[in-house]
Amino acid sequence: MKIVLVRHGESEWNLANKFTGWTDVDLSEQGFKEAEEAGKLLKEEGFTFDLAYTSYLKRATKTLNIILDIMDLHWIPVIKSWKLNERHYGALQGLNKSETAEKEGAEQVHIWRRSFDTPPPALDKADERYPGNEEKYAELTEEELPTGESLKMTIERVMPYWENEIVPQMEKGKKIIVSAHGNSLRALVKHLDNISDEDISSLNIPTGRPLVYEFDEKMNVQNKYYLGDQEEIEKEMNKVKNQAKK
Ligand SMILES: O=C(O)[C@@H](CO)OP(=O)(O)O
Repeated sequence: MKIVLVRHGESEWNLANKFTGWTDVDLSEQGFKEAEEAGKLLKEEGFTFDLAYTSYLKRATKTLNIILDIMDLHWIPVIKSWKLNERHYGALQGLNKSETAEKEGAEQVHIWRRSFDTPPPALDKADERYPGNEEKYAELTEEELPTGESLKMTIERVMPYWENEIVPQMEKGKKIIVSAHGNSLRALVKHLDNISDEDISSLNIPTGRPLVYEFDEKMNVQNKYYLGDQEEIEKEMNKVKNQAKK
């Protein structure tokens, strides 16, 4: 069994270096290209899919659409869930990462970005950015509507979705691609690679790079690899890591 995970291509706010979370920003020009490259690479490497999952955020859905377009797989069912959304970045959403590090200190920003269980400063429910104001989250209960999530809180919504929705489809033999986000994928990778709460802080996922996991029939990971130029991928991971630096 195999699955392909992909973080969306570069977004306009990745480019502007802003905390994004549930803000529904588009792909940048570079992001559209990265999605195309991902599609071409998957096609060249002989991958095919019969089921896809993505979030409610257009940077992930568009990345998926571009990949499926290039692979001529428009026909496959695409299941969207808010549970695959990016981690909600609370009151940090919209702030520039390096400016915030100058103001609040690099250490504080590192804690907000990469600690396991420290949530960002919460968004006030009266704030216009509160997801309860958006039509697309009308189905969520007040308890489910986030005002700011730590990685731990993100794991608490991503992992049940993985276990109850995605794994049973893989076990039925479906060939699946998941197009999601830096931190919702970190939640998943933490589980798949059995990474400790401490070590997960140094894991960064590059944009638009297909990440393949192979499993045995008991869902134990047998193999894991990124498609593409490994040196470039390493550089891109470091770039994500250093986003809060000047
Ligand atoms: O801003 C965000 O939502 C995420 C992903 O782009 O950023 P970070 O890598 O800082 O967690």
